[in-house]
Amino acid sequence: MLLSRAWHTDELFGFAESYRPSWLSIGLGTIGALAAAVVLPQYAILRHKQRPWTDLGTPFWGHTLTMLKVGVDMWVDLIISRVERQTGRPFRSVLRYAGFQHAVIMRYDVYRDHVQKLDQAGDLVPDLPPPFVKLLGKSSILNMRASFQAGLTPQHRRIRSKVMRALAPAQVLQHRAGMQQVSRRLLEDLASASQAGSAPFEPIAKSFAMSISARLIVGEELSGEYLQEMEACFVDILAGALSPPLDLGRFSAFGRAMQARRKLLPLVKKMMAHPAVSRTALGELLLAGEEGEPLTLEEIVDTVVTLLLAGQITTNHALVQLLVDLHKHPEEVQLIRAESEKDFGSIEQDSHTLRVIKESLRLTPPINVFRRACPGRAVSLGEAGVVPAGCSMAPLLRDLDDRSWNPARWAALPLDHLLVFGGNQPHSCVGRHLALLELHIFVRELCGTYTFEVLEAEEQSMMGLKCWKDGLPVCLERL
Ligand code: HEM
Repeated sequence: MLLSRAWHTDELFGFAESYRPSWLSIGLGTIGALAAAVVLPQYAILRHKQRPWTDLGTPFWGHTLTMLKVGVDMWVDLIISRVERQTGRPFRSVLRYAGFQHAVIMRYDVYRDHVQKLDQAGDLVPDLPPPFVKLLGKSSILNMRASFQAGLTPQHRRIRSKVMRALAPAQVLQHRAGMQQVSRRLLEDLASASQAGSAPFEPIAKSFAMSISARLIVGEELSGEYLQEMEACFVDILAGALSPPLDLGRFSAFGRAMQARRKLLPLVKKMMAHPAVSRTALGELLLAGEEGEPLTLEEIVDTVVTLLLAGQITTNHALVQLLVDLHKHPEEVQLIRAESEKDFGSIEQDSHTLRVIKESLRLTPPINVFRRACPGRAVSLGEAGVVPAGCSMAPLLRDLDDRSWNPARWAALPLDHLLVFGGNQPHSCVGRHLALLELHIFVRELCGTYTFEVLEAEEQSMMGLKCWKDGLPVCLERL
């Protein structure tokens, strides 16, 4: 027996010694091994028998290319109609592979009925795409585990309550006059640029969102001094957030974004040392209070980046969409114009303008989903299947049931009915009052002072993010 084994081993060694692989077979073997290492994890999820209805797409890419090509908004429409066609039932959830990650995309009511309690109890963790995680920083509240239970997630609670105080409705309303000034100036610029025939609206919306957030976070005085530098950093940070997380310094978009983020540190330090900081949101973060110690330098930088990024990505897209919706529904412009001189006491006070804003956000949220994972265990979605442990869950924030345009529905519905701010969960949006006020002031200023025309509204995709052909060309004329 031993002899025969020795003989076999010798034979094996002999074969190995005499075997001379060709370069072609080495190449093919390496490609095969790499392909298996990359593709197998994509399909390993199929071992979970009770997983939700699954569509993993093509090997390696999954649905990534379609998502990048048509943009996330249109991609979600395609997913829903495809799932409904293939299952013959109304859409509830689907397990997809895109952006080199698995995620269960689900209706908001599936999240509310089966997942929200776990989220509120702190059993889930945020699961943002890797470039965002790195750019926001580990002390960003968007990256932290959070819960409604006091004492369970103290760091999130401490930072969030300071940010909420800084962005409370009364604080935000104090910046109303400044917001009006910014919108007037930008609209005047747009009107004079469009005298040549048309001018793109997208850069105006970007500039508006950035300067309002910056004013609020670091104050008018400081934002005036540092706005250009902050804006320049943010162009790189935003580009990096949409790129593969490959840090090659200035040779990759993500590397440039990380460099820009590092540049913010001395900038924030300078602003913190300025006496004017005490009257700003940044000043609030530096205070000790009922919610505990002041924030550390790392927490402050991560919070400033989070506020700027969270406010910028969302509000500017919401503003552009609002303009497109007004273009589609010109009757609303008259109604907004009629109340543009009226005063309003609170951000949530009912008005036609606010109803139009809410309706636009309901139908087309600037972000489609938020993302969570439950690292410790699988999560049952009832009839919709079981999400494997650690797999990303992505509740859809748009209203899938009623796609008709009807701002009047908001006469009796509370703000909480608007899912776009994340609903009743521990990460729900702390900037919603600011966002609503920004949109309100801009749109009043626009409709109250100008007539406008959108020359072409064709949706496009830039790395999966929605944008508009030629930046959405518009023509503005003073009334
Ligand atoms: C129309 C505009 C906006 C929309 C649709 C929106 C939407 C959302 C959503 C859905 C979330 C939940 C994310 C999650 O659960 O992971 C969120 C969180 C957040 N938003 Fe907004 N947002 C808007 C504007 C803003 C603005 C203007 C700011 C700040 C200047 C802001 C700051 C934040 C922050 C800091 C969080 C994280 C809260 C936490 O983790 O506790 N948002 N937002």
